[in-house]
Amino acid sequence: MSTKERYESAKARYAKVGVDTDKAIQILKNVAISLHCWQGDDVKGFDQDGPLTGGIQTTGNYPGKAMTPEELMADMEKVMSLAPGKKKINIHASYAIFEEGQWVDRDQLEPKHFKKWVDFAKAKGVGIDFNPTFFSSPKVKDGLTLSSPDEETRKFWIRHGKACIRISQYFAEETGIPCVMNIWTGDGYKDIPGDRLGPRMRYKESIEEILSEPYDFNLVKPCVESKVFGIGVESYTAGSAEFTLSFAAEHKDKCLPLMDNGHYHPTEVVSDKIPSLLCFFPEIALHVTRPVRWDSDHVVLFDDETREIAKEIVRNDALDRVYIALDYFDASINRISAWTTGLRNMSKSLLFALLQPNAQLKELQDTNNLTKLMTVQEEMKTFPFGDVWDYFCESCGTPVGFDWFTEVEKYEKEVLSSRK
Ligand SMILES: C[C@H](O)[C@H](O)[C@@H](O)C(=O)CO
Ligand SMILES: [Mn+2]
Repeated sequence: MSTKERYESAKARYAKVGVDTDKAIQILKNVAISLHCWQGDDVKGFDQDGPLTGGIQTTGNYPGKAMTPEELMADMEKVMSLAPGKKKINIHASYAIFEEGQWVDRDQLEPKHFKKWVDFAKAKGVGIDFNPTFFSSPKVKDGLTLSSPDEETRKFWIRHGKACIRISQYFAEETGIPCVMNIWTGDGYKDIPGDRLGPRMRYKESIEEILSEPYDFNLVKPCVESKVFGIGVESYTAGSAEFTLSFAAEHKDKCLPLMDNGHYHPTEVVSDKIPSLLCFFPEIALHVTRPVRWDSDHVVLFDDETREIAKEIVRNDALDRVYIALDYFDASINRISAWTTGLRNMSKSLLFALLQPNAQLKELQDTNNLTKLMTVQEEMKTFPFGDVWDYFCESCGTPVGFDWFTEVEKYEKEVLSSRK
C-alpha cells in the first residue's frame, strides 16, 4: 500500500471519532519549531576557546562535530531537510561570525556579526530566535553575571543584553518574523548562600536595564528562563521559577516567561504549567528537552511528557500563543540524528495532539464521565497515527519512515567522517 492509501484508510478511522486529519495536517504545516544551533557543536560557539560553563554540560565525543559556521549551517540545513513542517533557527550570541581580526567581546556585538546567519535564514525562508550568552566567558566572575555584586561585571553583561536586543530587532526586521530573545544565566551558588535576596534584586535591576533598550515588542519577544539548579550551582539559583515568573508578570508589556522542561524538580511537569500560565500571559515560550533524572538535555523523544506538552498547547487553542523551541545537546551519538530525532518528535507530538478528539474529551470531563474519558484517551493511543504522520512527511517533501536515517548515514559517510 502506498503512503497515500494508508493515509486514506487512517483518515476514515479518525473521521469516525470526529477527527479531521486533513485539517490537522494543514494546521501543523504552519507551526514553527525553533531549531537550536548548539546541538551541532556541543554548545561551543565561535567567539571563544574556553570550556562550556554556566552549570551545563555536554557529554560524549562522537566524531563529526561542526567546527566552523559553514559546517554548522550545512548541518542545520541537512536536519531541516529531514524533518517536516515549518522551522525557525535559534542561535546564541556566542555564534557571532567575525571577519579575520575583527573579534569583539560580547558587550560590543553588532548586527553585522550575525549577517551570515541572516543570509542563511533568508535563504531557508525561516525566522531567527536569539539568546544572549551569559556563560563560557572569562567575563563571568565567580560564576555570576547579571546578579554579580561586582559593578563592572554586572555592567558588562547588561551591555551584552542590550546589544542582543538590538541584534534581535535586526533579525526580526530582516526576516519579517518575530525574534524570541531568551535571557538565561547560570548565576547561583554551589553551597548555602549568606544572602538570597541581594543577588535576586541585582538580577531584577539588570534585566530591567536590558529591557530599557528600545525595541518593538511585536517584533522582539524577550523571555526570562528559570532554572532550579546547575552543575556546581546546586544550592541557589538567582533566576528561580518564582523569580522569573514574577518578573515576567510584572513586565508583561515587554517580556514573556520561558519554561524549559529540564529546569524543574524531577516530579514537576511543564505540561501542567502551560495552562496555568495561559490563564495570565498572552504569550509564553518553551524550551523542549528531555531531562533524565536532572537537566541532562537528552534528545527529545515521542514520549508521554512531550505529547502532554503538545496536547496542552493544541487543545487550549494556543498554537499562536506558545513559542516552541528545542533545547538539548547530545554529543554521544551522531549529532545530525540527535537533532532530527528531536525535531521530528516535537512535530510528531503536535500532530498526535491535533489528532485527539479534544472537544469530546473536554465534554466527557465536564459531564463527569471520567470512565469514558479514560477509555477514549487510551483507545486513541492505538489509532493509525503512524499512517497520518508518514503522509504528513511525504506531503512536506521530507523522508518517510526510516528513510531519513539512511540520509543521515550517507551524510556521515560523505561529510562528517572527513571532519577532524
Ligand atoms: C544553551 C542552554 O541550554 C540554554 O541557553 C539555556 O536555555 C538552558 O537551558 C540552560 O540549562
Ligand atoms: Mn533552556
